[in-house]
Amino acid sequence: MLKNTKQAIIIGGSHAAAQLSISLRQERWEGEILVVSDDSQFPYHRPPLSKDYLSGDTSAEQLFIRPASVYRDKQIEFLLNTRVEKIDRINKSVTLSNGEARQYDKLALCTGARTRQLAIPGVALNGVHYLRDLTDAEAIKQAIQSNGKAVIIGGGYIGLETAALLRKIGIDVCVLEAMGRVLQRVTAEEVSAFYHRVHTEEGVEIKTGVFATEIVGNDCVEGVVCSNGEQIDANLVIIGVGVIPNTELAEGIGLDVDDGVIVNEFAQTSDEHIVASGDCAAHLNLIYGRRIRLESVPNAIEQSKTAAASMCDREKVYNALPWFWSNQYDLRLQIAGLNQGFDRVVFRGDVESSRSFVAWYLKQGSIVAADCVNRPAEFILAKKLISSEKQLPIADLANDSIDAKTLLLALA
Ligand SMILES: NC(=O)c1ccc[n+]([C@@H]2O[C@H](COP(=O)([O-])OP(=O)(O)OC[C@H]3O[C@@H](n4cnc5c(N)ncnc54)[C@H](O)[C@@H]3O)[C@@H](O)[C@H]2O)c1
Repeated sequence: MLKNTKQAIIIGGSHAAAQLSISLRQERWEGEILVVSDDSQFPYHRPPLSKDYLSGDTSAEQLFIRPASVYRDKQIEFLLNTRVEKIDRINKSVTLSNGEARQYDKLALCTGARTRQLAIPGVALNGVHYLRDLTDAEAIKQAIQSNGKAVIIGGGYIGLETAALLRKIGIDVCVLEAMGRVLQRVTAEEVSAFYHRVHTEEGVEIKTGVFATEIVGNDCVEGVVCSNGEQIDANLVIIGVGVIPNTELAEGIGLDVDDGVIVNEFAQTSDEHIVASGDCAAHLNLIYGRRIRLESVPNAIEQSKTAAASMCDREKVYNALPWFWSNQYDLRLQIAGLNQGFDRVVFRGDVESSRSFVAWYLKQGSIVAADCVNRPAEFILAKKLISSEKQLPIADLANDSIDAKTLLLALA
């Protein structure tokens, strides 16, 4: 039996919503918890969708963040296949796509992000896919043919991870990246060149400074026409050109929105009864002293813990260091911090010919971020170094003959 009749409603059904619902119970929310999700499944891990799930190494059952029984045991109600159509801030209620209205005391927006759509002819042809959810990944899995030819539009994380996976199963792959280099949004030139080299060595063709102008075919895709006039044959096209935060519900009720629902360091929106967390939220980051919106699982988890505390009228400041990862071939890239505005990059290890190195990003002499490729010990060091605001000599960080453990000890 629940101890009170307070209602918490969480809108969304991915990492942020899953964590927030559990964290609410950990914060001793004693009323009802309702999660409204337009997905048909209980929350699942998305990162494997572009990796092990596509290759068949991970099954759909293994993707679930928690078994449904855990939510049931904690008296967390899920409404799947259901959208919140409208929020009424005055009456503190939401209207659902099934016509029902539900009252809330506290509301959480975990609405995430959706794929940016390409507005070119031919995107509706059979064989053209985006990759964001389990349904997309399942459709790609079904479409993968041996001896196939794939064109991937976008040389970001989704593009390169799927390129690596498709090569692994013997498919010809061509990546079209509109910018001058792959991963331009997130890495230094040398790191982009590294990924370009490795993918080329693995047999991927990469065309930079090129975008698709048309996808051609009758019923099924047959090729992609590029901005340089070239046409590339393909029976599979995967589009990974970024995401757009789902902020429409928040905008509709007049919350502050600017590339994300604006929240403070406590995940609170401009309405004291409404919090937001995950990909949809743009938060005040205390480490970097500016507002940022992060598209990552660690952010969804940590920010949702903060949001849950706020819903229970407790203050738990969100000040976790952002971090990300990407697996491609035998490369495990772990990124600590945000490199935006860096003015210098220093390398540890050989970025030009090896498959293991660290790129330290500096801003006005301080380390602000690090890309660690197959360097788990340095990743731990980087997280500690950036979070602590302590300094280590740059020459030592770059010196690969000084063990990472020695540097960790020096930091302690
Ligand atoms: N390992 C990870 O952290 C990981 C893995 C997969 C996905 N994700 C997340 O999933 C989301 C989507 O990933 P993504 O790869 O689509 O986004 P992204 O922003 O990482 O990359 C999109 C790429 O597409 C390029 N592009 C844009 N328009 C184009 C066009 N018309 N033609 C060709 N190229 C074009 C951009 O320059 C960019 O390099 C992001 O939030 C990403 O962070 C993260």
